[in-house]
Amino acid sequence: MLQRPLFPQAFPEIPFTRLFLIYMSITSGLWAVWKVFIYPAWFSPFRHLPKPKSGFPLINHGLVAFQRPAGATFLKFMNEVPNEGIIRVPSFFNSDWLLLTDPKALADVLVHKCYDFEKVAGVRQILRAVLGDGLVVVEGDEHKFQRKHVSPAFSFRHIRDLYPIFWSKAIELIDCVAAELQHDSVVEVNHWANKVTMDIIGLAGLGRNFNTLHNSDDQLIKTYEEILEPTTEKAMFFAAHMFLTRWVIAKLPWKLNQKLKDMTSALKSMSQQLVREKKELIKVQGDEHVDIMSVLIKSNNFADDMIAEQLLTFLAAGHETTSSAFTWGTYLLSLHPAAQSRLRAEIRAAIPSPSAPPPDLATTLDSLPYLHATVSEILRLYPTVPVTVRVSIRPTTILNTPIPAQTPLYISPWAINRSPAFWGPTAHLFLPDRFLDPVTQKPTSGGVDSNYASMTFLHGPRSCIGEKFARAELKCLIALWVARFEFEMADKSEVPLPAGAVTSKPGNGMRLRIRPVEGW
Ligand code: HEM
Repeated sequence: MLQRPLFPQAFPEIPFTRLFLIYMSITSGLWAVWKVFIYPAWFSPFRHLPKPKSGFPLINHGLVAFQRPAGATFLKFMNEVPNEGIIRVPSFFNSDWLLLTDPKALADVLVHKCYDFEKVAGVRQILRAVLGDGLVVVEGDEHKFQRKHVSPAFSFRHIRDLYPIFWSKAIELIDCVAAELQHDSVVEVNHWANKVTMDIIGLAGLGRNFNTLHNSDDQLIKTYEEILEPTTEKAMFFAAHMFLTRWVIAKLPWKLNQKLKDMTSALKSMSQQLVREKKELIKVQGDEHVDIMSVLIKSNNFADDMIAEQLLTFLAAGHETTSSAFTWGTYLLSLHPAAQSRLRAEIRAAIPSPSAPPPDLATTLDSLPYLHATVSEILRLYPTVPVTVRVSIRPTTILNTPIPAQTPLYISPWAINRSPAFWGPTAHLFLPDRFLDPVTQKPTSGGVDSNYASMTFLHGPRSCIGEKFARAELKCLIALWVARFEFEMADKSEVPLPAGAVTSKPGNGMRLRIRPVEGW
């Protein structure tokens, strides 16, 4: 019936279906011409902003976020495109993305108007499917509530109590590596870094010794690792969340749907069990538990389910980030033997025996200027989250530029941390001394004019809540590693390349030739 001509006089030969298709093709064609050519050139509110030279036609700079090292192209744009805080980065089909380059622009997005921007919905969907509604995932008022009540557990008052845990796990690490050195002087460090940071987040975050350094058979860790184990199918599954809603994906006949559902619900019930057990222990043994979970339980601000979701969040956010930072730290120090020797001397002088650290370990380690400077310089040069993305959720402004809703933005800690505009001509060099006052040798924030020149942990209400935890953990790991070992790259011609989907880790691991230094 539909094949009958609709307007026999006007279009005697054209049936309705064809007419409809012609109409759809013309309107979508016109819409595409408007969207891809006319709007960006003559109507976009960003048309006056500076932009890099055009990329490939239609693709433009759309692939920039997938290039490795992530953030390197943004640094190139910052260096080459004169700008006043915002660079327009045309993406697929000439859609507008913005790159923030200036402290005031960053402050607008991260601090003053933080809740006008959110993480990309697709990324949140993936994270929610695995971690639940923890701090990394939630937005708006729910985020304000969680952040307010989780923050006290990460205050320095509590982190101080965790130093002995970090220290004891770092000792276990060097003992394990020393045992491996009996057979081979070359060690792949990232493998060990993953294990020790997993053990640390287990003990200091969740109050549970996963014992991964000694080949754990902890079911929670096994399930967690199984979910995150990279396979092509999983990469496709997670990528699908960028284009389709979770609801649609859940309806697809994809076996991984059920498998992941089983694994994530097993993970959740294990962490709920962990919370129940911990609650019982606190009842029986009293108040001396110092791990983050115990502090959250004792605060009485969260239901058990919510604490369980935060635990998975801490596990995901606090494990690979610190592991990669430590691995890059060993790389930078392997290229700078003089820095190793200076650090070793500082640590050995302050802590004569690793197995008998001073009672106030936090104060001792935090008073070591060169350790502070080295850790800060490692975190500056290798921010383990090199790029992050935000989307405006309502019309707003950045540096008085009107920003319509749904405008995507790049924030690149890698580019900002290495920008000569902030750090001068030595921005790309490993120079811990930049974090020390040249006269007093007291720790500084790097001799830069703005806090926003260091973006490793971002700033504002959505900054890394675990920054103090991570810095303290790194201090313990770096201190023990350097004081105990002398090391260099196993293959001196190798330049390890940052890889990884969200965090930046060495793509082929980090093989170091290591020699124990006696007398400590
Ligand atoms: C060197 C180590 C670390 C680095 C470089 C790092 C970096 C970051 C960055 C850049 C963000 C913001 C991501 C975004 O919004 O796009 C973030 C958020 C977060 N980090 Fe870290 N992180 C580290 C270690 C840790 C640790 C050890 C923990 C917990 C024990 C942790 C817990 C979190 C949480 C819960 C958030 C979400 C905060 C919120 O949205 O309110 N991180 N981290």
